[in-house]
Amino acid sequence: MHPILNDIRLVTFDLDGTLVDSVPDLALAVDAALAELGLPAAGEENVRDWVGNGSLVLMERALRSAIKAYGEVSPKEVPDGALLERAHVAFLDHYGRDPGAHTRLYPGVREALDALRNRGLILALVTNKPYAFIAPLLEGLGLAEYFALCLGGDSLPEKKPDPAPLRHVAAHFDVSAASCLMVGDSRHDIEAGRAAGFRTLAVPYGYNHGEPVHDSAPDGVVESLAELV
Ligand SMILES: O=C(O)COP(=O)(O)O
Ligand SMILES: [Mg+2]
Repeated sequence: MHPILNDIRLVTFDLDGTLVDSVPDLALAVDAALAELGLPAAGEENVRDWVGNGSLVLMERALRSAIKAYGEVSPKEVPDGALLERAHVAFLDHYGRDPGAHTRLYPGVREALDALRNRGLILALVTNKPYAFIAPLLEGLGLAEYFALCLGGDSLPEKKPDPAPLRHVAAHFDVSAASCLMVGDSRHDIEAGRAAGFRTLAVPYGYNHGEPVHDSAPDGVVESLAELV
């Protein structure tokens, strides 16, 4: 086992960019929503840098970029609220049709979850993705049975980088923060973990707004979750 697991009783995982590469499906839904509004497609490469703050912020970033491509507003300008609402509803509709169609597990994920579970650790999932999409995705990938608790970006009033979802998980299982580990791909995961008093572990292959996740100073970095076990 990786030394970061010493004295750890509960491991909380991020979902997008950590366990699964979900950008192909997210990008299809973003582009379908933009098309409904008569706006140009964003494409996977852009969407990869926009994931991590939940679906509303994802669509806000997509709208900003699409409108900028038309040269109508400055990129800093927040899109009109009604337009954002329409874009978000369209995104949720398209994404919800089959959120796992092109979404794949990263290498080492299943081995790591198996080994951690066999070791008796409590496993939880904290994503900023809307809660409604978690079960269909996990079930499609055969992962649902691993997690004793899942929280989405809309499960509590606060989402990562706020530590509240992680504190909620630790309190739910009555485990001290010092015995908890947060595993994620973005600075939001590392900041939330640190603020909650968890140990933090980063994977460098996910989505972090185009920045190296090392810059967030996690307690450890692994190239693949297989290194954990
Ligand atoms: O912003 C999202 O929807 C994805 O979030 P996650 O990386 O917290 O799973
Ligand atoms: Mg992530």
